[in-house]
Amino acid sequence: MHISEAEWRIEKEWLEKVLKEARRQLDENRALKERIKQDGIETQREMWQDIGSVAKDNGLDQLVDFMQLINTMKIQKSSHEFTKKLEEKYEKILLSPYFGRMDFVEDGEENAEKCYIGISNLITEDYEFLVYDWRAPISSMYYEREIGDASYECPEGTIHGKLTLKRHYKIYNGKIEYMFDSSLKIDDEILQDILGRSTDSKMKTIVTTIQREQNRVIRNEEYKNLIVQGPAGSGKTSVALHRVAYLLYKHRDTIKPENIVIFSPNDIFNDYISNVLPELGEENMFQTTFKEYMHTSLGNAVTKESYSEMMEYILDSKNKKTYQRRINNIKFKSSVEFINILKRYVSYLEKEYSRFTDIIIKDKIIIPSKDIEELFYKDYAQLPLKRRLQKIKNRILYLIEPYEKELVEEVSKEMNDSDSSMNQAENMKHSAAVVRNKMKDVYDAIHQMTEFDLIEIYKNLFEKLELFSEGLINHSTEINLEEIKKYTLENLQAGVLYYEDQSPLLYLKGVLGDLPETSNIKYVIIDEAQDYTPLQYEIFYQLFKSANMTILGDLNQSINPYMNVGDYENIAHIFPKEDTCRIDLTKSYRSTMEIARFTSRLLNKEATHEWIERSGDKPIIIGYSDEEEINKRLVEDIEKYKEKGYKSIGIITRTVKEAKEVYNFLKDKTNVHAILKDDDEYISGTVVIPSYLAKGLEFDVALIYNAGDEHYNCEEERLLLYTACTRALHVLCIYYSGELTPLLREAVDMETVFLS
Ligand SMILES: Nc1ncnc2c1ncn2[C@@H]1O[C@H](COP(=O)(O)OP(=O)(O)OP(=O)(O)O)[C@@H](O)[C@H]1O
Repeated sequence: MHISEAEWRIEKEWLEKVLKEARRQLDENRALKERIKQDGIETQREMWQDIGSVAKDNGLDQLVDFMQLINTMKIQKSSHEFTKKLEEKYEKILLSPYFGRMDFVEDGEENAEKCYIGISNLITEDYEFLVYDWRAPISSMYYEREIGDASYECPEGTIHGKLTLKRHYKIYNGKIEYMFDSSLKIDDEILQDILGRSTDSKMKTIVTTIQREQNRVIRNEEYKNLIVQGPAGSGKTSVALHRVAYLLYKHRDTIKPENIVIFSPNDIFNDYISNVLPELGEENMFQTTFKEYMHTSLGNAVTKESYSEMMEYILDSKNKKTYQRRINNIKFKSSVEFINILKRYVSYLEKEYSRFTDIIIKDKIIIPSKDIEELFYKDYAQLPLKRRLQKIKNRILYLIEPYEKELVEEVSKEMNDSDSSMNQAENMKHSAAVVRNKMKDVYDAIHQMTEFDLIEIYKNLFEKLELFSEGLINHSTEINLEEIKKYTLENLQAGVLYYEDQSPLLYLKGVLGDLPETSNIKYVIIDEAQDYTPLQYEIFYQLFKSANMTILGDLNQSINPYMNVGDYENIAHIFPKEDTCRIDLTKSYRSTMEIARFTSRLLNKEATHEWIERSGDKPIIIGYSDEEEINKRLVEDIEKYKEKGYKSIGIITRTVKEAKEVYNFLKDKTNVHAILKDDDEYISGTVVIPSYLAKGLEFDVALIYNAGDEHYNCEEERLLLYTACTRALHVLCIYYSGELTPLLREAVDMETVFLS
């Protein structure tokens, strides 16, 4: 809708007013910051003076003065931090104070209130809201409502009224670049503008163009758990991070960044998303990966296979003799049946734990085994195994203490009688050592009874696997229990801990009560949720029972064919219906229409989602006789796309091995980096990266390296290829040698440029 000159003038005047107020507050804040700094220097000076006069005789008084000074310094430090943060906020406001406006006439009022919406609130001393934070209750209408009747929820209840105007702005460096009105949703024009740009940086905020369905996820607090399913590029990660910002704003008195944890697929991704919250004026929540948590919790006693090592094995060892054995093992350990086996085993351990022996000192039974059993099965029965054993140990130590003391006295007396040259202290020390030695068998017995070795416990499960799997495994399936048992025991014996064995171990550690408390965590965000197994969800639940969970994933992007959630139904028992809301995002924003249509055909099933109407080049598929030809073409294409102005180019290979080869070829010919490990940092520009590490990331140009039938040669890898192709924003180019993988045949049509 056209905006008149008069209206432009009014808008410019308003912007001036807002900027003037922001400048005033910034100056005021700077002055305050300076004052706090000076006060801090003064406190430090006072402290040094006092230290100069430290004297023994001043006693407690001087200590009290010191403590007071230290407290004052602490307060000054945090006030200084606070003013620094405010300064950053005002500086941001001065560049772009708001991006939207809506005029709202509340029922019963005559005039509309002009509500300007920006990254943060700007409120005058007279309590006039010049700008509303995008997370304020009233701002929800900006994302949710159209012109006409509208309402929003706030602590006082539901406020009804009418929206009479919705306006969008682009303000850059304190100047309005453009503005326009739209009566409906946030206009596709702005989205087109934002999405059409080239990107060379980490993930950005989407606050100016959050869509209605996304807003519903961001602000949803009705349910304890949210499961969000959305296609590639539908904004799941963006939504997750904006939700964190929303929660930090809404519950700022009770929720701090350290009360929220996000589980990301790897450290590259963690790095990639790390700018979003700071751009929104918030500190980052605790970012981790399941692998990191698992590896820290399991300790360093055994060598653990990493996730990438397992992926490389799955993708690159098909010709090995042991391949099928290993795959069966992975499948079995990721199955729902195996969870039930583990559960049976845990209840067996709790009921049948029979290691208790009498505690005997000097041929006398001090604590009979039946008393210890009673502690275990009755007194401490409600506690998890590890805690029970710890309590029993403490109890035994307490009960044997008098006997030990008596023994020490006896020995001490004997020594006194035989050697009078020793002084009392030496005598006691020596006697204690003698008794400790005499009691070695007792301590060994206590240790035997009360310590458990997790690996031994896990081995024990496989030694008696038939016992716990009875009736749970459908024997007509391909699972050969005897084979699994043999394979697992062989590997554990050899000190090999495969990735698929680590989650079961962690699960056992957790249920047996040997994991630290995480009760300070109030919200858990699980991104790329499709790639966790049902057992890993059991572990999440164990760890964060009382926390609110937001689980975001895309079942079509399960990069590991054997280790994934399968279906959200598989975790329905963990997240019961009454506590859980499932939301489906239906629109994809990342790729051009041509790429989105191509990738949805690659899925080989009817597309259930839409994509943004943004047009670009057709996807290109180019065939060569061998990889050397592909490499040469890659060099040319990288230069070509760089010249066209694309800033991020991802050369996506199937495996790390392939990525290394391609990188070695390219590195002397063009400016290129490689991301090869899951704990690498995110690098922008031109990068070579294996498919499974590229998940979650995006590139202006995605160049898929060798989709020949010898590479992507089985149906199980369809979703991996899909995930790789969906990384493209503007250009998708697929190279292959020999024959094209059959997985792509359905995807090729008139809209694809096919060169062979
Ligand atoms: N409302 C929006 N406005 C502007 N850009 C958006 C919006 N929603 C998503 N995007 C953009 O779409 C791209 C994909 O977003 P994001 O990575 O969050 O999606 P995703 O669903 O997590 O993707 P994937 O599952 O493929 O990893 C990003 O560039 C993001 O900025």
